Amino acid sequence: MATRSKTAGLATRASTRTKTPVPAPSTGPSVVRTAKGRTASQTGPSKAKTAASRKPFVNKANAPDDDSTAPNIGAGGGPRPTKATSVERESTVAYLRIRPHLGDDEPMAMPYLESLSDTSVRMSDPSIDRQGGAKSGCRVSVIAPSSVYKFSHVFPPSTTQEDFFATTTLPLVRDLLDGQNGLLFAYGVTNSGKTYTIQGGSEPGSAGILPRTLDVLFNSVDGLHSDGRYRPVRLYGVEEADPSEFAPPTEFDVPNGPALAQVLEEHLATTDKPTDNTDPTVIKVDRNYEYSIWISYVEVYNEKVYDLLASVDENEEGTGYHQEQGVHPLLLKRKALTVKPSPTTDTIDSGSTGRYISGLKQFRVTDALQAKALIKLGQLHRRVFGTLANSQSSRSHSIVTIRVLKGHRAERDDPTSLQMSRLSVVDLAGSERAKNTQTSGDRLKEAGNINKSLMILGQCMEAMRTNQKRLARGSAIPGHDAQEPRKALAIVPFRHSKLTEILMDYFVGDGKVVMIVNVNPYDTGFEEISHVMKFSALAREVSTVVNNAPLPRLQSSPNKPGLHVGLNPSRIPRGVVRKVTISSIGPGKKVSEAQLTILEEDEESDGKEDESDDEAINPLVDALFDEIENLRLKLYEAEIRCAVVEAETREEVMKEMEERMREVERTYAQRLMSEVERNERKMDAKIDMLHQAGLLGTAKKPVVSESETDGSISLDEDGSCGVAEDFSDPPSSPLDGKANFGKSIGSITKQFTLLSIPADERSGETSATMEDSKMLVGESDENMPLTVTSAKTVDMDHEVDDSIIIVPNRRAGTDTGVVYIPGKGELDAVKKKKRQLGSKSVITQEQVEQVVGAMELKTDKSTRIKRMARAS
Ligand SMILES: Nc1ncnc2c1ncn2[C@@H]1O[C@H](COP(=O)(O)OP(=O)(O)OP(=O)(O)O)[C@@H](O)[C@H]1O
Repeated sequence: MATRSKTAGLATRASTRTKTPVPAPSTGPSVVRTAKGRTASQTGPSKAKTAASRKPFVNKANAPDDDSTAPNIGAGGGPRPTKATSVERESTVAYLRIRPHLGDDEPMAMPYLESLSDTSVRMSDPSIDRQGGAKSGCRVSVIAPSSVYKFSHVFPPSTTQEDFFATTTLPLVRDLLDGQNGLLFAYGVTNSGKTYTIQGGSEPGSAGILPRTLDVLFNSVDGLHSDGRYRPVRLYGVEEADPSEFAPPTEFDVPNGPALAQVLEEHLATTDKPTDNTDPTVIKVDRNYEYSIWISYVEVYNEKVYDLLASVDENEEGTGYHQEQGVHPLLLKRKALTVKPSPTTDTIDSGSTGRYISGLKQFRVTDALQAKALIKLGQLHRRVFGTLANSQSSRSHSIVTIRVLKGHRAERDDPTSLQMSRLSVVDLAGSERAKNTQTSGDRLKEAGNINKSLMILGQCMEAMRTNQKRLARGSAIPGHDAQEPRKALAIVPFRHSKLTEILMDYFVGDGKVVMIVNVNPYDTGFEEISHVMKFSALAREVSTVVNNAPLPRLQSSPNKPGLHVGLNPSRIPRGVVRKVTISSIGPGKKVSEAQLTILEEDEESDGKEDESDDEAINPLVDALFDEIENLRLKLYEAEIRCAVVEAETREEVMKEMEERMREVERTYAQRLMSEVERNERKMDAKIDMLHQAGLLGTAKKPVVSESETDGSISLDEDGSCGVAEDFSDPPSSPLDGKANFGKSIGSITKQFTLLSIPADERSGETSATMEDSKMLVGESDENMPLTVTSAKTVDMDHEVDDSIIIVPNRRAGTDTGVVYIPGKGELDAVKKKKRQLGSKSVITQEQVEQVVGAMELKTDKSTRIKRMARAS
């Protein structure tokens, strides 16, 4: 283990209600502890003298360091059991495991998790399309539309249980045998594969990390078992054991009620295939040491801690809870255990602030089969008691703790030389939020409590990360008072949930923390997984102190009250009564059922404190803590209520917005349609007009007659005029004519005959119109470009006007709103003829092309708009 500067140790204020008068490191100077008492020779007149007199064995891993006076503070929430050994800080390791698709029974959506590398994944909101817009009918996540998350390693769906164990857990097992604490927890939403990862499946080779851990442990210490004279107690304590008292129960000792026992036995018989699923890995250990391995198994359910290995107290009669329709279900009782502060007298380094479960049973196991049977028993209890009413999903957090007591062979009689380390494997309940579980009543309360503990776990991580950053910033400034940042440390709310209280020591004391994030990318909500990912990102930023576990101190009194689980039958039971039915399909498809009445009693509140809590309690401080706790709870409830109201309001607003958007869309579509129709009408009118003007349609030989009085040229009856040349194949419709217009444009120009304008009107504001075509032709000379405009407005997009004015260019510059069309030097024959006539103007070919081109453009545009409008 690499040695680092002691000043690297970071502190975090824990909200632990310490009953010691010693101020927490956050509020006072850092606690400097040395490993006094480790050896008799080094021991001075200190509190540790008593321990020193027992002359603890000093092994290499725990040997004191000369430079042991430097501050050394726990990572998460307060002073940790300081040792003078090397200190190493390690960030929480987070592994991502992606669950495979399970086949036809499961919906197959596009997975929104994409592996980028061995250590990173991208999550993309499935409601967003490739262009970044929201898919129709989908609501874009407000959390994180697309994010990249980094992990220590990403395990794809094809990862085998063996490989997964070797990477994630084997190092922790090695550390455990080496005297280091470790915590491994699986986090994820329901159905993401947490239980599969921890426990495993029933197929060969599918054993999870817990049975494999047991296999490897027992493979490694084979032949090195101690005689079990000492047993671990509380968090760090060691006591002399009475082997008869703590003999592990067998599978079939458990509830002896006729129906239940049968069901449980059948269940065990169907699922027990240990030989198919063993891990052969062996870790090399120092064979000078002897080991004893102890197992405990608890469940945190509805914010209460239950021992899953405690013998179940059952009663068939006289309770009054279960007389129903002639059925006599068993009454099973279990009692919640209390979580208490670890006494400072338990360790030689008396700095512990962790908490232990008072009354928890721990069993010594000597081989893997026995250990697995114990775990199985615990799982059955868990099913029967905690989660049977909702057997589809784990609604409780389960914690298996493996403790290893390690002592040198040469020091068998010296319990103070024993080194204790532990590894906790936690299968957390599904992390989905109460809103999504669509539950009510008890289920809602369950969901609320699950969320509460997970939320508080997240809050603890957040606070630890903030504190660590603050301290790191403070210590990075040269000449800065090292204590200064400690005053601003946030309280880490470990005590706000049972789960965090129990796990607290891994964060504030010594421990390596490994987090496994399980995801099922197929059918779980994107936002839920986003939360899980964010949690893991947060966890990765929290570092813990990795060190050898503290040396335990032998307790003089071996059997302490509170260590025995015993229900007092005379007590009037308090707590929850639930009715559950357990059924199991045994071999030969036989269905067995047992009806049970579950009585869950509250933890003991008899006012008696654990003996080890020998510090005086200040009632005012206690009351204040309770008040804070209450207020926090209320705040939490209010926050939850707010979150729910906010979510509902958001949803309503979203719906309203969507409705409005649809309304606006409808209005625009209508407008678009009417615009298109209007344009069509306009086009038609223009085409008609051109048609009538003779630019399109049937050509007719013009009759041009020169007026005797003013020299003007008159039109035919039908309004067509000009020098018409024969069109061999005249278009049959205006549009046809339009289509052919390009081809016959030369002829059209000729066909366009001129209207003479009286001399008096020519120079002024010409307003003469043709009766039919309303075409007015102004005067122009050969080189003078003409301007074509509508009589009312120049813009073709606007109001349709029936008249077109063609004026000489010289007016174009002065008349506002007149479109200038450059003329061409050439005049066609008609134009020349007009000039010969002296009072005629012509429209050049280009001008006609301009007009027609603009009209075609317009038609195209309106067709496109029309199409778009129809599509929308
Ligand atoms: N890696 C995997 N390979 C094959 N099957 C898997 C894998 N992970 C999970 N499964 C299967 O997916 C299903 C759900 O897994 P599991 O029960 O472990 O989910 P969970 O997260 O523990 O759910 P809950 O929180 O409700 O207990 C199970 O049928 C399990 O066998």
